[in-house]
Amino acid sequence: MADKHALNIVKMKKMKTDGVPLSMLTAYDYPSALLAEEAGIDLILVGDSLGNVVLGYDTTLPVTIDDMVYHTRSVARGAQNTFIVADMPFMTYHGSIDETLRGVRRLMQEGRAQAVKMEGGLEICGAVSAVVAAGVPVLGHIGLTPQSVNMIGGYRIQGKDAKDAQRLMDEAKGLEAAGAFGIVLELVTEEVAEAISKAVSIPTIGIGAGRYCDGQVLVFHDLLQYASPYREKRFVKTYADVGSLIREGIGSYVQEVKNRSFPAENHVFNADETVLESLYGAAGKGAK
Ligand SMILES: Nc1nc(=O)c2c([nH]1)NC[C@@H]1CN(c3ccc(C(=O)N[C@@H](CCC(=O)O)C(=O)O)cc3)CN21
Ligand SMILES: CC(C)C(=O)C(=O)O
Ligand SMILES: [Mg+2]
Repeated sequence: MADKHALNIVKMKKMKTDGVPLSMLTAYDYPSALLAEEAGIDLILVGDSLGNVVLGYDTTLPVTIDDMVYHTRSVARGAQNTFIVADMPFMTYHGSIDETLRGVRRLMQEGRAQAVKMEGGLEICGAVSAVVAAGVPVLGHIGLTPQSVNMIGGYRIQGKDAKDAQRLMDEAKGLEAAGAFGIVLELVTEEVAEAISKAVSIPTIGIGAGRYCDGQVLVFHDLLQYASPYREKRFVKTYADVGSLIREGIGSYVQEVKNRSFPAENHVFNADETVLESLYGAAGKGAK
């Protein structure tokens, strides 16, 4: 298949140079991946946000490497021609390099991802280098890093004061030096995200990070109003109201079952006369 994984990390860097934005969307299963690919998305992220939008947890912390492998594998079956990045989940890349590489191997080999994403700055640059050295592209992720919510003390905008902005800039440069192929900037002021995007040669992909990133990423359930807890947030734009469509569709089904208008004549399968005779006798159903 000549078209397989048409996008790669070399082309992504060229897209940045050429000023062509990268479109990224999360997906968690076969149908979401299939629809994202059919719609022409550049990259799919199997985000640990699946903890929030698919599994119903309050944070991304309970998501395990097994969860990520299972969902990444489903996504890979739905989007066979799209570049797939899988999130390394909470606490799977902070111990030994061996443990980190074991998780990465599972996401690549069992999950069939083409790259992994890791949250953090200078403290994870060693892990990033080791994964890159193993031949696996790494997407960095700085700014709001939801796996550290208990350290940050909430989901707040990052880079608001000069010191914090400089820290983000240093982290971005550190990740570039460690070999990351791109960096997600989450919930960062537009001005700081713009400065970082200009300062590094690898693409930045923003979520709530303004207009000047090299690409944008959003959560599937957020932009489609698909029962997402975050759909009303400032950084999200609603492109379709799938939740209402599903709710109304199911509501109509319930109603029609209750008032016996479903199934109708055109939905049923009928038996031959001989079957009726054997069930009810020669006189047929009427004689019952
Ligand atoms: N469905 C979903 N979408 C996401 O974007 C997402 C997840 N889940 N789970 C993991 C993280 C958590 N995220 C969040 C969660 C809350 C805010 C939030 O409340 N933001 C405030 C801004 C706060 C401030 O001004 O400092 C907002 O009103 O947008 C933002 C991002 C982003 N990620
Ligand atoms: C919000 C994006 C960047 C993410 O990490 C996720 O969906 O898990
Ligand atoms: Mg994530």
